[in-house]
Amino acid sequence: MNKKTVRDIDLKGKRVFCRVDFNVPMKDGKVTDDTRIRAALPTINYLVEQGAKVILASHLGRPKGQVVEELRLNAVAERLQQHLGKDVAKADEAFGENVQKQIADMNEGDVLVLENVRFYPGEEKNDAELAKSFAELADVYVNDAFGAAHRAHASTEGIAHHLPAVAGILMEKELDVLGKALSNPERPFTAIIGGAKVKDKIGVIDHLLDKVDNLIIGGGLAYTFIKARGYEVGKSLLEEDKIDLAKSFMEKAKANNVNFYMPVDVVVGDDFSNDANTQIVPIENIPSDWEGLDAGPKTREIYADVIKNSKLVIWNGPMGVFELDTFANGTKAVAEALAESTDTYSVIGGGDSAAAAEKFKLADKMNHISTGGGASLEFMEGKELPGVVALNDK
Ligand SMILES: Nc1ncnc2c1ncn2[C@@H]1O[C@H](COP(=O)(O)OP(=O)(O)OP(=O)(O)O)[C@@H](O)[C@H]1O
Ligand SMILES: O=C(O)[C@H](O)COP(=O)(O)O
Repeated sequence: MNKKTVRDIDLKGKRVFCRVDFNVPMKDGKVTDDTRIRAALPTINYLVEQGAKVILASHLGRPKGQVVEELRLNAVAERLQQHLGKDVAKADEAFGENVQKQIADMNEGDVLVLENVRFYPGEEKNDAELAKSFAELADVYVNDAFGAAHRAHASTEGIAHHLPAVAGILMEKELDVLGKALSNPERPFTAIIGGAKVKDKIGVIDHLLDKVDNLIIGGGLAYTFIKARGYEVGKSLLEEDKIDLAKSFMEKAKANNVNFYMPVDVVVGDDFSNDANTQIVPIENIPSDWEGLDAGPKTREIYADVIKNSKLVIWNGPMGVFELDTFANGTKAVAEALAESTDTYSVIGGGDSAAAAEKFKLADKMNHISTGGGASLEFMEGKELPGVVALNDK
């Protein structure tokens, strides 16, 4: 990585504004998945060990520039305190006089969590005044929020122009793993792209077709490809306006010598529920009033084989409606093949695929699970992430 990191800068006694991505799932005021909090611990512990005064900033949810009580960061700060095993203070605002006072009282190694930065309308507008107000709290800026690095916001981008700005340890790791995969991959290199819609994956499919040896398509978006092959898809998800694009992707795969895999059979249901009646059908015979909701057994076998013969696999998006057990087998087969294949370096591109790996209790068998959903997708599209660009070069 060509950006400076926390290891390249003196932190002793410094006030460090550290942007983290604590945008975690919550229910009834409790954190239901603390993966992102745990992922930030190496940086936070490092800052503490170096004797910094650690000021943590994050967004939570999308409060749209207003105070939303349920989106305060108190529960997050409590969970962080449990993991750190030391006191974590919490501010009720994210800048200003009161916060300044709290920071003035901090000792080296103390940790303070600021309030949700998206309570202020200037955050998402990357307002220069707000960025300055954040910068006034600190001597150094650390960005460890890979998950929010695709956003050019005041706390992810604007602030970096006012302070020495370096990457955190999680940020560095994410960029190293994903960057190496795209620039210097071990081969055979396979991308598995699933999820709901072609529309969300156009950029990533297009970019990866220039990089990979194998492209596997699954999930809801596969039906637009099946239609593009000339088959009917019944009530399955279909994006009529993306059929030509799907055709062009298949042509690009051929032109680039990329082995292109799409389902050969699917599991169809008569209802979007666990109690649905199901049938396994070849893609040539999807019945008109049924909906394709998972990959079929032949498809699973083919996909597992490709995975096991790959040295590197990037996976983004489930192969079916994995939230419903009845339609989870395709996604499970992919996760299992990745887990079993110790010779394959597995990179999970965040979001639903990460949730699926957790659901099947295979997350610890994956080599790298990105903490970024949108951010990892944009990175894999070949886009520059504003939160990274703004950091100081080495
Ligand atoms: N055949 C299908 N029919 C309908 N929905 C499907 C099908 N296959 C997968 N899905 C749904 O697609 C959703 C995931 O799609 P999405 O595009 O959001 O994936 P993702 O890229 O992993 O998400 P994220 O944006 O969180 O990274 C899941 O909720 C899943 O149930
Ligand atoms: O959950 C995420 O992907 C990041 O925290 C970014 O959140 P956002 O999509 O609300 O900007």
